[in-house]
Amino acid sequence: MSTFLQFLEQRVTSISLLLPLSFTVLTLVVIYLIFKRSPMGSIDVLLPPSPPRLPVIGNLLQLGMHPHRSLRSLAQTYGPIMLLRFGNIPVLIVSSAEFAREIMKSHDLAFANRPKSIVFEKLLYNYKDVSTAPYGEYWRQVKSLCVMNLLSNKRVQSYRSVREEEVVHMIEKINNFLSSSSLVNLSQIFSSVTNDIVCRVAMGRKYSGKDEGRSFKELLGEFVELLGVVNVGDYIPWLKWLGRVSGLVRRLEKVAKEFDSFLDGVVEEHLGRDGRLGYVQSEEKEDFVDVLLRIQEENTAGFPIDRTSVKAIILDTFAAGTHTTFTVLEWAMTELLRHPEVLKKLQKEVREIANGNSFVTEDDMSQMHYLKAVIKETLRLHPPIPLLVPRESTQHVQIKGFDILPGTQVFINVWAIGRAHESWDQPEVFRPERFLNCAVDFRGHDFNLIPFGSGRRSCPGVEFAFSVDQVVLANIVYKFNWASPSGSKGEDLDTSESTGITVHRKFPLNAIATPYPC
Ligand code: HEM
Repeated sequence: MSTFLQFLEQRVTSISLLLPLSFTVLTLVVIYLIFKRSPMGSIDVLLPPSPPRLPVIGNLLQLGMHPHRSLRSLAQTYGPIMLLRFGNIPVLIVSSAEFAREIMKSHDLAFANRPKSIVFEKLLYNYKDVSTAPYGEYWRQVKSLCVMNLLSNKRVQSYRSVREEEVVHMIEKINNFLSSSSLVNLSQIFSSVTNDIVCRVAMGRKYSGKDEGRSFKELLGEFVELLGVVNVGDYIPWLKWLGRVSGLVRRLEKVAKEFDSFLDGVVEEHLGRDGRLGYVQSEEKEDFVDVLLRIQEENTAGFPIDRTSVKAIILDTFAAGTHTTFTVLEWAMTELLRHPEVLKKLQKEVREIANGNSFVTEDDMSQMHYLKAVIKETLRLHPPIPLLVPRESTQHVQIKGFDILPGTQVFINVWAIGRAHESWDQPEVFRPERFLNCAVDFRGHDFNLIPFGSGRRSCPGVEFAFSVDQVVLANIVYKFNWASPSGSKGEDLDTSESTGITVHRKFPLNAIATPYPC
């Protein structure tokens, strides 16, 4: 009996020891679960829905080769606001006009920063350009310099003769091709004309030859390709070393150095022998480098602008301005070849208005409503930067009940927004008519169509790009009739997309041209 009592006593003692232990473990588990769900440590935090993710890399593998497409598919399951993880970084994916407005209008200030990346750091003078500069005083000053002095409507107008001269040159080039073959590589034509216009406007002359080592075009090509590289080390800090081992950092440093010495040469060319502006010309004739050097010399920027800032701003016009503008032309002609009835209607408008002149002038274009509709429709279906340039939150923000924590990267899927059934009738169909007698515009106020972004960080180059795209497209359809390469029907034309931050055609666009007598 006593043995039994002793046994019972022992059990009770061990149970009485176990109970508080179990309770403590249970409490810790509950606290862990709560904290796991809420990185802020508060039970009130409600994060947007998230797809399942892998340890360490998170959702990175779900991006695939064409992230705008994969992310739209994910959004169809998880909704228009999703929280993903790229490695350690929380990433918000926005896929509706309604949530885009929340980010870029209602809470624009909280999302006005840009994330850091080794690619931007190395290629863009340690974030001294406009597009990647962190939100703050320096960014405010260089952005306003761009908006007021380089890309204002007045300044864009002042480059009209450059655009028109280069368009005439483009037509001559096509006519020269046609003497040996009727097949024209339109991708090459568009890339050259936009590049030449940007070079003349930004640096005063074209850099198409091999006079400065390897050609500027080759250098620019590698630069743009590197801008689109996703570096795993930006998302998983302990894998930063991969950037060095893979040779990426070495390549970035090499291209940055080459571009830097090229831009130094450009600046020197603009300076006189005593280091001051060598020649005075009227403000209307100034290129971007002239403007920046004049502002630097007169000290009128309101902040000291050094040579690195001048070079970084010039570099931005190439990083942000050339491929984007050229991409619109490539996709517009792709869609026109796929839809010959739209091409015919556009030609009818352009030919009636230009009325036998040797080329379409910018004065003619004010009446070309169908031309504008074609460009809008192209920007809706093929926004050149489908996920916009990433932003980063600096504050804790609540959006329609969801908590977005500081340090969250944000991608706005404008490609998905442009194809949303909620906003567009038959969204997958290329139909410029939808924009006739319709006030929807792409300048950042209609969130159904935001290929240039919106808010503080929106694109300052809209008018510049639109003026180039309009005059090039109007003239190319005015001066020539176009057909898909022999044997292929328009609708069969390949539309594969490239990879990278700017999405252009994967393969060059070739088409058959016949001169139109005008
Ligand atoms: C069709 C042509 C173009 C498209 C589709 C385009 C698109 C964009 C987009 C989506 C952004 C980011 C917007 C945001 O974060 O909300 C941007 C920013 C920017 N773009 Fe453009 N762009 C084009 C042409 C140009 C041109 C021609 C220039 C200059 C010559 C330019 C200069 C810039 C700059 C400097 C920024 C950075 C603004 C900032 O961060 O504050 N872009 N662009």
